Amino acid sequence: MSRQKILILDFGAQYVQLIARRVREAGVYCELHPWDVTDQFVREFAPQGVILSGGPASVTAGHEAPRAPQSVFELGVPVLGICYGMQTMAAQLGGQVENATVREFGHATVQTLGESSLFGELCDQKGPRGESLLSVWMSHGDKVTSLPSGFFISAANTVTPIAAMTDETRHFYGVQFHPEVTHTVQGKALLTRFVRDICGLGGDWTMPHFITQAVQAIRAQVGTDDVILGLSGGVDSSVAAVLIHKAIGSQLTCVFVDHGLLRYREAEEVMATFGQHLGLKVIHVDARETFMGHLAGVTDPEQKRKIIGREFVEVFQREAGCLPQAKWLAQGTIYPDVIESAGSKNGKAQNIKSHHNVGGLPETLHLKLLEPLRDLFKDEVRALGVELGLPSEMVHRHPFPGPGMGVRVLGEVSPHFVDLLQRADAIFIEELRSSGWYDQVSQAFVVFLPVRSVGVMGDGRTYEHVVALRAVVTSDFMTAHWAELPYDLLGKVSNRIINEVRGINRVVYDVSGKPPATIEWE
Ligand SMILES: Nc1ncnc2c1ncn2[C@@H]1O[C@H](COP(=O)(O)OP(=O)(O)OP(=O)(O)O)[C@@H](O)[C@H]1O
Ligand SMILES: O=c1[nH]c(=O)c2[nH+]cn([C@@H]3O[C@H](COP(=O)(O)O)[C@@H](O)[C@H]3O)c2[nH]1
Ligand SMILES: NC(=O)CC[C@H](N)C(=O)O
Ligand SMILES: [Mg+2]
Repeated sequence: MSRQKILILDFGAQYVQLIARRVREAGVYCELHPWDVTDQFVREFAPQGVILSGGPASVTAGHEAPRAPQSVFELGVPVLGICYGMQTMAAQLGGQVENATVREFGHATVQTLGESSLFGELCDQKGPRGESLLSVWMSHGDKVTSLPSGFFISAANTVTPIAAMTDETRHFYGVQFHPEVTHTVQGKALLTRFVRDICGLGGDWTMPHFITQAVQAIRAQVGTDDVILGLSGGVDSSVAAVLIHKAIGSQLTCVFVDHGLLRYREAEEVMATFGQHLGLKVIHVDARETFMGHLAGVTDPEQKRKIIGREFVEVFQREAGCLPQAKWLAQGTIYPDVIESAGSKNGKAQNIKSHHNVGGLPETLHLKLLEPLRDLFKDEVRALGVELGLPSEMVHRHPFPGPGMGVRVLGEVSPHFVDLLQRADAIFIEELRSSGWYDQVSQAFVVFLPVRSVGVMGDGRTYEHVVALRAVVTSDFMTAHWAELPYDLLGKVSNRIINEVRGINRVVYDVSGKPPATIEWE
């Protein structure tokens, strides 16, 4: 597929994904790659424009400092350097960068100078003498002190006399501030000007356009082979299923595993939505007894995760064996998964939890991987789902982990505990939806605690189980805040659970952030 695209080189900026988000929001496709890609890679990638991100290093460190591949400046396409990206551009093209005595962190105002096409009419306030000012966000200790030849100063303030630089002939631009963060009021407009007006890209990155291209690509890749896909009813695998179905119809077989650890009525809903309404071929595997059997007596969280992961593989292997024409395994891998696994090569992080993943299928299966969503961010996957006609509730669901209630019933998992948990969870979710809070939190669920506490109901003593409500707000699930749900909502949920689910007489709310806690309790 040859698309018009922007190359973003990552120098280790904290919010580098935001640059990509802003470019995509402007309707332009882009990819993030590490700064140390080769010149050959850059030429073959053949972008219509390049963005150099910020980063923690200092250009003043000489040979130690990361540099952009020199080919970036030889492609004849526009280049925008942001913060470190501007500093390395200046240094690589013959300018000078120094360690500043005064550093600048946070809000700042710069005055635009000259007539840079990067800024055009952009301005959010006028100064006392009619100067055009921009409110921006800064985070730097170094600064450009002398321009490379061909550049003029296009923005300044007293702390940073070269806050932006422009070479209109070569279409090279540098900004010391961060246009990708929302604190820079005109930041989004600036990035849009760069990719659309300066790089001349037409905004062809839209979901209908993506669908047309993806459908063609899937057909070309798969040919007449059959494809199997693990369908969970979650956002990613559902959208992948519907997209692939659009491309190859009945060559796709979905396998939905009911391990007995799903949400309340989940199995019926998934089968009804995909089998009946959307007309996909879905094999419903009832593996409840096998999963429960293997989990009996097991209390250790890691052991439970490993057993569930292993049983998933067993089921897929068995089902794939029944479909001899299947040559492909489709997965709902999305862009953040790709970025995270690429980023993890430096240093070995401690394993906190073994995240279940069907990606661990044995090689003996001999299936090739089909991952049509691997270029998309989660919100793009959602937009794609809507465009493909998936029901909006399905597309905007909270994520649900593969091991499901298996890691939400703490300790030993029994069908009885799962049943109590499913009903309590359904009440919490129903109340979040009817109060309008469901879409304001990133994920919410109930956790079943294997302890009992004393209560009094109808003048009688009770000695029953406790559940915890968990609701978090997060953008990437790597860190999270507990959601500040209103007390009356919490009160209502607690009352309903205690009144409607016999066996639970106490409800608590989890007020721990991640870190130090994790989102799931196991
Ligand atoms: N019950 C299940 N039956 C079949 N496949 C499953 C099941 N649960 C998980 N999977 C597979 O594991 C993959 C990873 O699960 P994960 O929860 O990360 O993604 P998802 O369920 O598609 O989306 P979401 O993140 O919205 O929950 C799924 O894409 C799916 O292929
Ligand atoms: O598909 C999955 N398989 C898993 O094994 C798994 N474990 C945790 N999660 C989800 O990941 C996010 C972060 O969870 P934690 O803070 O608990 O690690 C949260 O969204 C969790 O629900 C999983 N998803
Ligand atoms: N945010 C950045 O890109 C910082 C660049 C460089 N490390 C500086 O402090 O100036
Ligand atoms: Mg899921």
